[in-house]
Amino acid sequence: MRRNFLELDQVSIGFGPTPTRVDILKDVQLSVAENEFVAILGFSGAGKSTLISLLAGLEAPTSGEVRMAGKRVTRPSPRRGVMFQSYSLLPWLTVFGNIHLAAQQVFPEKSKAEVREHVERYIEMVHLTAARDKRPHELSGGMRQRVSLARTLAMQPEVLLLDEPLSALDALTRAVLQDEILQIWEQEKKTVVLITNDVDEAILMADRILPLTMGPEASLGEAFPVTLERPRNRRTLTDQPEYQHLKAAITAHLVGLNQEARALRGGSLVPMPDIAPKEFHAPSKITGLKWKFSA
Ligand SMILES: Nc1ncnc2c1ncn2[C@@H]1O[C@H](COP(=O)(O)OP(=O)(O)OP(=O)(O)O)[C@@H](O)[C@H]1O
Repeated sequence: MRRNFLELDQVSIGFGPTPTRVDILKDVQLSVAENEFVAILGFSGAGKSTLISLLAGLEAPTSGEVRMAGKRVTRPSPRRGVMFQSYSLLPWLTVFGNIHLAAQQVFPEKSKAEVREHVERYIEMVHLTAARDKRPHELSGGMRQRVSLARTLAMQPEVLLLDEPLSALDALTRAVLQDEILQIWEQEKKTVVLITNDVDEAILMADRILPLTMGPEASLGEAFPVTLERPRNRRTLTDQPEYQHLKAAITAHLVGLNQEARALRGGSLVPMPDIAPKEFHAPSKITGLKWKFSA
């Protein structure tokens, strides 16, 4: 197991022209081990998707370096599979077609029969064999997300970057997909970075939880290791004292981050001048659809 498999080294990123640019992420330090499952928890707008885009090579840092297996990441690669909240499937292609298109591009050396077999294997893995020939509009949200997962997995990436892939799903479908992702992670031994805003999801799935501080200039805070035995049973997990302590500690930490950010914002508030509005004359008459004002 390589300890520094995926790394962010003093990474900052900001958008817009230099004079007005504000760093969304500042001096972010992250080191993910090979086969590790890391969850990043953060508030909306903190910069979670930006962080995933940096790891994927879709965005370049303003300063610092992104590395995978010691090599600088400068562009996207099929070695890092990304799955976003929106499934972005091609609507004119079937389940098979969507996954096939991705697999074909990554494995041009495979024969037609080999690619087909490869695609069928991933369709089966996400339990979509019965829906193989359906188009995205004929599928439920959970099924579409499964296609998206199968498409990402079919490219056989070493790293899975999951940007809140389950947050738009109902609780039941979400639970089923969480279990499927965990099963696949155990079977295929991938390195996973999961972005989530759900503390329970993070504890259920991750080896380590890293909260992202509130933006701008967000960075990764204190890590919370999750040593709960695997496979974790969602029904009995909440009864375990370790789960309860962890959840309380993470929640308190997040509340603290929120209060800190509010206090910082409060300090920079501009005092409003003490002025009263001018006397306002309400319209006296209405003619047709037009207001008629008295002089
Ligand atoms: N390409 C871009 N150009 C300008 N600003 C951007 C760009 N990408 C992100 N931002 C800004 O960076 C900040 C963080 O965005 P990001 O999407 O990473 O947050 P997030 O934590 O994923 O939010 P959410 O949970 O709501 O999806 C936001 O203020 C956003 O407007």
